[in-house]
Order: sequence, then C-alpha cells, then structure tokens
Amino acid sequence: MKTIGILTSGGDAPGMNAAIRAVVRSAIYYGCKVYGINRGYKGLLEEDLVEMNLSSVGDIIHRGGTILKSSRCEEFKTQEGRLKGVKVLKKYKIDCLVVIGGDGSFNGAQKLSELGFPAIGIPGTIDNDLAYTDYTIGFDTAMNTVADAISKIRDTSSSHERVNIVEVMGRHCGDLALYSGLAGGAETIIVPEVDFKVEDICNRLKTTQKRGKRHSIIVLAEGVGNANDLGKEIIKITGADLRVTVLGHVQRGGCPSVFDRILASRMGVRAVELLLDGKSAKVVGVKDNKIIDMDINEALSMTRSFDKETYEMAKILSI
Ligand SMILES: Nc1ncnc2c1ncn2[C@@H]1O[C@H](COP(=O)(O)OP(=O)(O)OP(=O)(O)O)[C@@H](O)[C@H]1O
Ligand SMILES: O=P(O)(O)OC[C@H]1O[C@](O)(CO)[C@@H](O)[C@@H]1O
Ligand SMILES: [Mg+2]
Repeated sequence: MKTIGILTSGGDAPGMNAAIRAVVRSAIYYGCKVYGINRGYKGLLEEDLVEMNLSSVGDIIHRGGTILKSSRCEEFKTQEGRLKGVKVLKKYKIDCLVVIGGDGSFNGAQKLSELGFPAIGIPGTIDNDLAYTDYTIGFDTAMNTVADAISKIRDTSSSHERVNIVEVMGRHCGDLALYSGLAGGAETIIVPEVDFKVEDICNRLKTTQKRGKRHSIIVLAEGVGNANDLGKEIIKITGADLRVTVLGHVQRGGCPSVFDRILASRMGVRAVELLLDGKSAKVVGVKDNKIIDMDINEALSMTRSFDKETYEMAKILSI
C-alpha cells in the first residue's frame, strides 16, 4: 500500500478542490493512504498534515479556493528548507507527493525529485502560463469571471460614453487578457507578448470615435504595467473621459466552471495512476483534449508560444 501526500501551493485557482477530490478518491479506490498537507510547502515544513478519507473531500467539487489552503513559502526555495520537508514526508512514511500549483510550485516539486523524493505536478493556476499544457486548472473559470466583469463595465462605459481600462491578472502571460478580452468584445487588448505604443491606442480610439463609437474598453494584462499609469497617458494625449478598474482577486474566486471541474478530475486521476506505476518527476497536462504526462524538467524548460492568430483576429473584430 502506498502513502500519498497532497498539497496546493501558490495562488489558489478554482478547480483545485476538484483536483484534490479526484486524487484522494482515486488513491483510496486503489488502496492507498492519503495525507492532506495544509498551506502548501509552508504547512509541510510546519508538519501540518492530516489523514484524508472519502468524506474529507465530500461536497467540494463545486467550491472555489482550496480546502487544503495555499501559501507562498520562501523557506522552501532553500536546500535546507527542502531537506526539512523531505524529513517530514519520511516521518509520515509518505512515498510520493502530489503538488497542485503553478510554475513556482512545480519548481519546488522538481527540486524534491532531485533530492530523490517522488513528486508529481498538477497544473493549478489562473495564469495559464505553463507551456507544456493547453490549459491549467482555474484558467477557464477566471476567463469567464473576467469576461463577465468586462460585460458589466461595457454597460456603464456605453451609457457614459467613456474609455474604460480593465486590468487583468496573469503575471507575464497574456492569455487571460486575450481570451476574456475577445469574449468581452474589448476594443483594445494589451498583452506582454506583443509590443504596443500608447499613440497607437489613442489613434485607434480616434478611428472608432469617427464612426460614432464613443465608448471603448481597453483590457490590459498586468504583466505589461499599471492601468492607472496607462490611463493618465491616454488622458494626456486624447483628453478622454476615462475610468480604470483593476479586477484583482475577484479573478481567483468563484465556483469552478464545468470545464475546470472535469479537467481537474481527469488530471487528478492520471496523477495517481502515475504514482501507482512508480513514476516520479512528472507533470500532468492536457493536449488536444487528451490527458498527457511529461517529465517535469522537460515541461519546465519549454517556452510558451503566444496565440498571435487569435490576437490579430480580436483586433480585426473590435475596430
Ligand atoms: N525555485 C524554487 N525552488 C523551490 N521552491 C520553489 C521555487 N519557486 C517557487 N517555489 C515554491 O512554490 C511556491 C509557489 O510559487 P509561486 O508563488 O511562484 O506560485 P505558482 O505555483 O507559480 O502559482 P501562481 O503563479 O498561480 O501563484 C513558492 O512560494 C515556493 O514555496
Ligand atoms: O495573491 P497574490 O500573492 O497577491 O498574487 C497575485 C498573483 O497571483 C496570481 O493571481 C496567480 O499567479 C497572478 O495572476 C497575480 O499576479
Ligand atoms: Mg506562477
């Protein structure tokens, strides 16, 4: 019988609970024992573990956040910290660890594997910034949250004939801004992957105004810069009546979409199957709607390619 540890780490993402449920239920189905580690790597170092059973994960598939709590833990970035972590895992006779989180959390899992401790990563982050997988858990829900917010801002933007900037999360990745911007009909989408000039945005505003469209939504990915600063520059050049909305942590909450619940369930089960097969240092992903797994080093060394085609299409459709 294997003993599995599971934790969630980094920014929480809708669907993490569905992934926890899938790991716990499938592991127990296959005869394993499961320890839930609270508050990510921080909780591991503080020995905050609890044995989980089938009902520990009841009534959570539809809930946002993570029942295991999450954190960012500087100590785990040090070798001493990680050795301390391995000691705790061994104390509880845990054979392998499932880490649900983003690129940072995967770096922690990679380093654990280098220390000889088996770890498997499940991608849980609203940022969709991992190159090896088409989707990360939480991205779809966050996209819908942002698109909904843009639609609401569009109502008032149109009534008051204003320019509204909406700042969206995603770190250095523009996916959340791009797809929610497209879905929300944003007139301009600014992402870190494509250079932009403030003058071009102002010219675009003038072009649309000429044909009588007096309101405009600009979606700005946080990785590009600050929405208030951009707003000031646009006002200086155009004199526009402009408002700024920084969406913030509302993007991380809410009940997970059906897409995220199913993705999380499929990924969770695959992670357990990998551990039962004695595999380690792997990450689970999805490619062309098929669940895949990949060596963690290979996955982390891949460079993301930006969907320029959709970006250009959004530009044509929104003028
Ligand atoms: N190089 C590293 N080595 C060991 N552990 C790391 C490393 N990088 C990050 N971690 C651990 O993973 C935690 C989460 O990382 P990070 O804050 O980058 O979030 P993430 O997992 O990328 O998720 P998100 O970006 O969605 O918030 C860090 O606080 C740290 O404990
Ligand atoms: O919750 P915190 O620590 O403020 O982190 C915010 C960051 O986390 C994320 O929500 C997820 O990585 C990013 O999009 C954002 O930049
Ligand atoms: Mg990250």
